[in-house]
Amino acid sequence: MTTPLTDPVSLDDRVVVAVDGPAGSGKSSVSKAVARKLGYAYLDTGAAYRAFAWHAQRADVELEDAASVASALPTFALAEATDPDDFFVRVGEHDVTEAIRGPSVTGVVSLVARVPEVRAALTAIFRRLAAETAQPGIVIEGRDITTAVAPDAPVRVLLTASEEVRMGRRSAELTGHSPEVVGEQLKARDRADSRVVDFMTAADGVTTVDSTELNFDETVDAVIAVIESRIHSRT
Ligand SMILES: Nc1ncnc2c1ncn2[C@@H]1O[C@H](COP(=O)(O)OP(=O)(O)OP(=O)(O)O)[C@@H](O)[C@H]1O
Ligand SMILES: Nc1ccn([C@@H]2O[C@H](COP(=O)(O)O)[C@@H](O)[C@H]2O)c(=O)n1
Repeated sequence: MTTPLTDPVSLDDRVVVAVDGPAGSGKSSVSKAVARKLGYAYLDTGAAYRAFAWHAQRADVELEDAASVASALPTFALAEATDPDDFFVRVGEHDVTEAIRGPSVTGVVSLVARVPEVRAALTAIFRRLAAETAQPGIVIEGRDITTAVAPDAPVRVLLTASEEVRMGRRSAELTGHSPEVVGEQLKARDRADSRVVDFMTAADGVTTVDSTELNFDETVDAVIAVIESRIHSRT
């Protein structure tokens, strides 16, 4: 299913769990595991920004020029799965699920993500994708979910970990790459992204889960505990 660039739709009729955090904090892996455990849908918004960066590169736009980047929006035909057990990202007929994780896209995604027209168009897509899911809830993760995409979500989490731990986890994942280079890339991306969105400090009403001292399963459990306490506090 290709999602057109249309106006936002309401998210009111399902449990929305909004998760933000810096690079390597575990947003994707933890959010996906939480969604699986709860039978919720899962939306990786970073994957959509990466897919748009992939598309913009192929469209041959000038990545430093906001108007040029925005000119690639009308031809951006995104299809992104919200099933945590069957995840894919497509742009038109191209399956870009793997390609968007490579260094070429990672190196330029912050350039396209800073363009306001891009953020507005992708936010509309995220709200529509969320509204189209059939599950009783959805975990949406990214950088501005708690503040811009779903600021009224009943559960809002800032998932964080010390920079040193995040760099270590990312390096362990990317075997064959220099830990120094991986660490510098992670820090540079956070620096660029945090000029556009504040995902380092929790906004009012957002619960911080710091996984610096937690293993993966403990982090998943900590997020589920936040969800349970927020949902119960509403009933
Ligand atoms: N609490 C944890 N303990 C150990 N490893 C973890 C923990 N949380 C996440 N990880 C691991 O850290 C790595 C980075 O996690 P993940 O890719 O989910 O981060 P992310 O926040 O989505 O990053 P990015 O924003 O760069 O896409 C993965 O290998 C993941 O399995
Ligand atoms: N809500 C979001 C999500 C992501 N971005 C930008 O996309 C990049 C890739 O995100 P990952 O989560 O896959 O690392 C990220 O570096 C941001 O530039 C965003 O702006 N808002």
